[in-house]
Amino acid sequence: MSLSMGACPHAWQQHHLHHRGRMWAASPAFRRQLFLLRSLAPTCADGGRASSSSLRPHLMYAAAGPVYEADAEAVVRRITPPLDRARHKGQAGKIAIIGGCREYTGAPYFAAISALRVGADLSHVFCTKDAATVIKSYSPELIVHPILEESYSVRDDERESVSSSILAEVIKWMERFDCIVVGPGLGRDSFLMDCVGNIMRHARQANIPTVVDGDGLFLITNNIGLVEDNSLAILTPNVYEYKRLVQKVLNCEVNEENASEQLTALCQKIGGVTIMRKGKADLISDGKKVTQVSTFGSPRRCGGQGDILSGSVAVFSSWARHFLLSNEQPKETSVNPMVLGCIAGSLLLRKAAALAFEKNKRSTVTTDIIEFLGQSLEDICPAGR
Ligand SMILES: NC(=O)C1=CN([C@@H]2O[C@H](COP(=O)(O)OP(=O)(O)OC[C@H]3O[C@@H](n4cnc5c(N)ncnc54)[C@H](O)[C@@H]3O)[C@@H](O)[C@H]2O)[C@@H](O)CC1
Ligand SMILES: Nc1ncnc2c1ncn2[C@@H]1O[C@H](COP(=O)(O)OP(=O)(O)OP(=O)(O)O)[C@@H](O)[C@H]1O
Ligand SMILES: [Mg+2]
Repeated sequence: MSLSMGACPHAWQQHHLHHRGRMWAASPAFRRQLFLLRSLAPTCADGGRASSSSLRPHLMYAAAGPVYEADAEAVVRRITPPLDRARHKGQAGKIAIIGGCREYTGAPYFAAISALRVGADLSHVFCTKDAATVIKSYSPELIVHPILEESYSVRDDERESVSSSILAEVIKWMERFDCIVVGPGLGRDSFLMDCVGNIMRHARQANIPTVVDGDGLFLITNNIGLVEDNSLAILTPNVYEYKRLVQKVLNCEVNEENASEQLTALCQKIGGVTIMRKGKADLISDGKKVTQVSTFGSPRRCGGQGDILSGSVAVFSSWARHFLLSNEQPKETSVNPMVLGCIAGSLLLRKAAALAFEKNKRSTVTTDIIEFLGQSLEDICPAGR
């Protein structure tokens, strides 16, 4: 795919985009996209309340490429499992966060508790020993494993054995998880990074979907092989994390004028991964198409909202995977559950942030937003349906 970033004169660019837009609208890929979004329209799940016009994809030519505004509410309704009395603990999702160190205890907590508040049954945190007691004291709901170590607590001659025992401890649990989130509050200690790299390799071998956020993105930006060609990996970079990824992988600067093309190119260059570029609108791509969620959330940019998002995306992508496995889709639609998970997580966070801001205005903090995750989901997808 050509990157052609900023190289073309303005008039040519306009013509080129218009022409390419028409070609795209007439293409089989576009028709597949329409079919896909229609096939995701709610049926019995919402009692048919959503109007058919609200389910039409809105094709836009923003950022020099076709970007679809996702019908995120329809996606949430479709993939959220009903609260079935026959289900047992664990069936609505088991999530693990790999993160939490001396400096950061909030981030892994926000991600883990958000996973529970969205509807997962069990939420684990694998963190350093220093962080564990603190995280446990925030909430008895979380299962906290104090197993990670930073360089300062490991002698050079112990490194290999400590690293193996950390991996062995995580492996005991790994197969149980529907998704892991690597990075919230992980820190950037070199020994810790090596151990977490091993955990990611194991998760990949075991086919466990992996959301990579925060310091996990720092790790993979310097070791892109950890996610290369992994279709079960979701990267959720913020503005700085995205900049570092683009510089490292595409060897150029972020170009807002070609945002969707650049995002597509980044996905393709890494191969197979889904990327959600966070910002005013969240841009989501798996290298095939670019979808956005731009529902207004809140003007408050307090730290921790990305952590809520990573925990929520972990749950929704697990639900989407399950939904697609149990409802066979026509082959041509090839819906990517990782993309659906990003769309749903983005919408839910934004709705919860809007409600929290309405109540708390300038004093809105991350815990206020977490309080509204339940209501936001309930507004879209009532528990009693
Ligand atoms: N309460 C907590 O424990 C929280 C911990 N967090 C964790 O904190 C760690 C670091 O995440 P950050 O998002 O802060 O990551 P960074 O360390 O990349 O960024 C820190 C801050 O530095 C500034 N910055 C970074 N690069 C810049 C650039 N090129 N130009 C201008 N300013 C720049 C930005 O204000 C940015 O928010 C992660 O592990 C993350 O999960 C955050 O999730 C926030 C909440
Ligand atoms: N300018 C903006 N306007 C509206 N929403 C935004 C804006 N910037 C970010 N968001 C939303 O806030 C959420 C978190 O994104 P953000 O960029 O704050 O992540 P982050 O820096 O990783 O957060 P954290 O502090 O948890 O690490 C995303 O859903 C994103 O869409
Ligand atoms: Mg972050």
